[in-house]
Amino acid sequence: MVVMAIFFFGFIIGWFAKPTHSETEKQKDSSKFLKEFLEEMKAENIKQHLRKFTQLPHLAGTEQNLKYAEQIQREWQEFGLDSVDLVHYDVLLSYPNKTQPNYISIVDLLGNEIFNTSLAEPVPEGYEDISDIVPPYSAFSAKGQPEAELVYVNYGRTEDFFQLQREMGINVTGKIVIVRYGKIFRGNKVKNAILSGAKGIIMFSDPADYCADGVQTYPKGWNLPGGGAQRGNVLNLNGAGDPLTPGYPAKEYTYRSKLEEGVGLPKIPVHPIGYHDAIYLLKNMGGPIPPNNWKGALNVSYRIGPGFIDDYKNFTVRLNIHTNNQIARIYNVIGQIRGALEPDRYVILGGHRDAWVFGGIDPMSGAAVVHETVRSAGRLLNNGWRPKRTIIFASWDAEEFGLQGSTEWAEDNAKLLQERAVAYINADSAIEGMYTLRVDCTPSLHTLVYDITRQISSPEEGEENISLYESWHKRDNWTNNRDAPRISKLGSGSDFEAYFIRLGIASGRARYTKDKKTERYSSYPVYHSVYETFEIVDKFYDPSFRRLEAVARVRGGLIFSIADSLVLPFNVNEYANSINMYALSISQIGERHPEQMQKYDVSFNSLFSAAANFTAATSDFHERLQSLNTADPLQVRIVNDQLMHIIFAPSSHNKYAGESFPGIYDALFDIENAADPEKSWDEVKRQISIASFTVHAAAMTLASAA
Ligand SMILES: O=C(O)CC[C@H](NC(=O)C(O)(CC(=O)O)CC(=O)O)C(=O)O
Ligand SMILES: [Zn+2]
Ligand SMILES: [Zn+2]
Repeated sequence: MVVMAIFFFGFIIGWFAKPTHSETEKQKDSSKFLKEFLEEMKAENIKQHLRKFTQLPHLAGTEQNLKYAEQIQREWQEFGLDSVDLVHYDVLLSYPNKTQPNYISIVDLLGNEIFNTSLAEPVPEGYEDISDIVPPYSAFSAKGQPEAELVYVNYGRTEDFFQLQREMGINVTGKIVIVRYGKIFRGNKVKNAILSGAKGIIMFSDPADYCADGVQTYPKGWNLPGGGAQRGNVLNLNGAGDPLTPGYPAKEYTYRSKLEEGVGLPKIPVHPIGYHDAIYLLKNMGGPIPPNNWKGALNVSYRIGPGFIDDYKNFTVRLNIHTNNQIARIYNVIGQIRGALEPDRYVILGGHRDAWVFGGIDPMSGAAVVHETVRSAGRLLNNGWRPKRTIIFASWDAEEFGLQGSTEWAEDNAKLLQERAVAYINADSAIEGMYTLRVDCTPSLHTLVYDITRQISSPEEGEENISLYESWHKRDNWTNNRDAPRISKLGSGSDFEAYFIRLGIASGRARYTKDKKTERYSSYPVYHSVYETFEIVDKFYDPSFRRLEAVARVRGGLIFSIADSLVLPFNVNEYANSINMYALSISQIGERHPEQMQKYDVSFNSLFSAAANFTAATSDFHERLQSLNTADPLQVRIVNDQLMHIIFAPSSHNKYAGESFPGIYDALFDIENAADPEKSWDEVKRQISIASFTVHAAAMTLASAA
């Protein structure tokens, strides 16, 4: 026993007395390894990964998507990860009825079908013999065959319905509305239609939003062909994940509500069509001529209705929707590299695998980037590197059906993630345009994003000797805020939602994008259509695959830096700047109503003083950071734990957009038309106090621990 004890204590003393490899030495190693990590990622490999995983349709819940999950698991194991597991959940999905296809009809007085919309998109060349291409449909649409007159409501945004009802005096109760895709998440359009009393909604892709000027339609160019249509779910989940098990993981034993009581399911039938079909529905409509900004690029008058005119005046429109909601098994692939120093601190890189059809852009351009990142990390592990913190790689399932795989895993691991996850980087589509980089992230990551992009060379022709940072700065300068490349707020609409909004984990996303001067929420022309193929990336979006290589280096560089840094590379002063900016801008919305604020005694002072308190706390924290004894692991741990936690939410009018102080914003929204002004302004006061407390609480976490 004595020998053992001596040995044991000898070991312990030995361990602490061991000449600590000086911090600067370690730092040098880390940046050497970072360089190796980034350089190991190759455009040619990303091209091969993309080709490999986009040959077959792989919709969530299908056999092929499980096959790809197993293949990714095998290859990540071969790359050298410490562990790779398949984690399954049984969630509510939604598929068209194969024997009763969905379509829309123009019917005459006797119900005869005068015109029917198409049942499928023309298949792109080279894919003629592929079976099981799911036809365009709105996932989770209600079943039904409502028949009514059409009313056109532009993009179906809140402001469009306001304009229709308040300025044009048109009521859509009992009508079928037809809106164009674009600007906002389609689920919000459907919610607005339901709230306005419509009994069906049709969404179409207008060339004004889905065909860039001077570009040909696929396969000659990257524009959406007239027979193409945009698939997509039309849920309003508010973060619930699986509609039947909100807040809890959808395991075999989990209690499920009845199918029809699921969270966020639309109560009316919904269907998407392309512009070749839309012309037939729009060209015979009567009613007022719309304002100019409601007009798309089709050769029709975009009259608002209700109903048709001339020889069509006795005709109506009928939706024929037979889509079934059903429970199906989905599979996440979860890979890990165990941290050498703090294995209980997680950095997550997560992107989905499920696609509407081939997923050439969404999501496989992102999945191919993840694949190359894992391969490069595996190479480094082989060369003796190991990150200080644990890195988790996730291939999510059923993102297209409402962020289900990522949300269920977040619910399943909520306790662990709340305490251990330090950052989440999203890895959905890695490209949506050929212009420059797009980064949306929490303010504390701004500085790190700029540092990383300075170490990556620009992927653009003729820019070989300038950095991605400089190329990005030149093309998208954040003029009104600072002289640096623009970084936007995170919204939602992809798999970071549960991690950022529900668990409050510092999050970010990066991809190559189009020129910001154009609309940012109408995504890219062939989005969610069968034309999202390997070829559209190879021929048009990134022929050299250097853009995807650059995005891989941005996403990989963020993961590496956060996982391998001694002190977490988060800049809390950036956070303070943003909080002050957001407080000012939300107060300016309130100040538009000075007399009401006077009358109901509304003030933003508590929010401003909370923001000032937070600013003091962050600069004080930053001071202490400068004199931190980095050789003392406990001091480092205390500081890192303080850096881990933050506060945001998706806009209530557009899931894709991020809103700062959403509670106050929603309380102030349209307050000039409030039915009960006193009650509405009271809610504004309540929301201001909630926001003020939240900011004070954030300041307290940064106060010195002792
Ligand atoms: O259900 C949701 O919240 C969004 C699911 C699904 N999301 C997407 O298609 C996207 O994430 C939307 C987006 O974030 O741009 C595509 C992408 O990231 O490349 C959708 O919008 O239909
Ligand atoms: Zn996606
Ligand atoms: Zn998508």
